[in-house]
Amino acid sequence: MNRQELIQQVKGKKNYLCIGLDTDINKLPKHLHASEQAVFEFNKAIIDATKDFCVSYKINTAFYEAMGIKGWEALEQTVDYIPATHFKIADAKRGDIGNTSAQYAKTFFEVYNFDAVTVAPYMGEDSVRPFLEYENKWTIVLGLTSNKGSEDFQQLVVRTESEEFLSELTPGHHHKQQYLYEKVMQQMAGWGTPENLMFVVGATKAEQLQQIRKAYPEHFFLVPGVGSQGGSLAEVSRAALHADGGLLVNVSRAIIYAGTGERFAEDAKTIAEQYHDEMNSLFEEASLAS
Ligand SMILES: O=c1ccn([C@@H]2O[C@H](COP(=O)(O)O)[C@@H](O)[C@H]2O)c(=O)[nH]1
Repeated sequence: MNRQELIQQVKGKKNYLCIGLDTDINKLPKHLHASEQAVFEFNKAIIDATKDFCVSYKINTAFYEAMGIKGWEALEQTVDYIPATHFKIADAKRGDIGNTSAQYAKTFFEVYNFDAVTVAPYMGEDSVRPFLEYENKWTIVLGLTSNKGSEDFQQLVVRTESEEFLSELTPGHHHKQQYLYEKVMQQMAGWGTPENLMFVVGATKAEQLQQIRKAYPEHFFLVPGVGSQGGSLAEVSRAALHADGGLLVNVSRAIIYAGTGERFAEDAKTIAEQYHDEMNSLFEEASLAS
């Protein structure tokens, strides 16, 4: 899916919800336990119930890889089942030396038909390039993540310079320090474009998100951390939503595990619809403001 098609989906539905299929075999409702294809059946029911209330699904590969071959089968069945209208993200957080990254890119873009894959940029340019080479596919690079550990490396000060010098380097930044995540995003923005590159910015970092949006007005951001991690949809949206959307806000556990019984899919639908309604209002607000 290209940028224009993604924007059309978001604007058409006034919705930027990405539902995370972090499907844990140990958390499935009891009545599915006997099924050979329990994970796919769970995902299928969630997708059927929620597809009108979101524009994207994110499959976190960890939950599938942990099941071995059966997990990969469930992943393939799920990605094939997601409607073509929805943006499909493999949250795999890959990145390695060039020839290995090329195999990761082939896995998620050719073997499995994902639109996007998350990439950890720590190994630098040659580790990211193979993903960026695919037309109409997206590389979603970790920028400032939602977890506490983002303080360990991402928020280290890498440079202290004069205000003028830094605002030239990173337009929109007017503070004297540059953090590692800013440096990474600045460099990454030069390797890709808003047509093929997104950044992950955690919903728990709404304050920094405002600065990041100023620096990158065109890029889409994938924003996880609303729901179970306590991030606020309203704060995130007011910090970074614009008339073309520019955001995909991910919610995983708070939607897919909204219910635990036989009506789990209906319960998920209820919560997804609540996010959809809130996004509709926030979208109106952002459109009026721009
Ligand atoms: O900074 C990050 C990057 C990725 N994630 C992933 O997003 C979902 C969040 O799940 P919730 O259940 O909605 O908390 C999950 O797959 C994480 O691995 C993130 O949380 N933060």
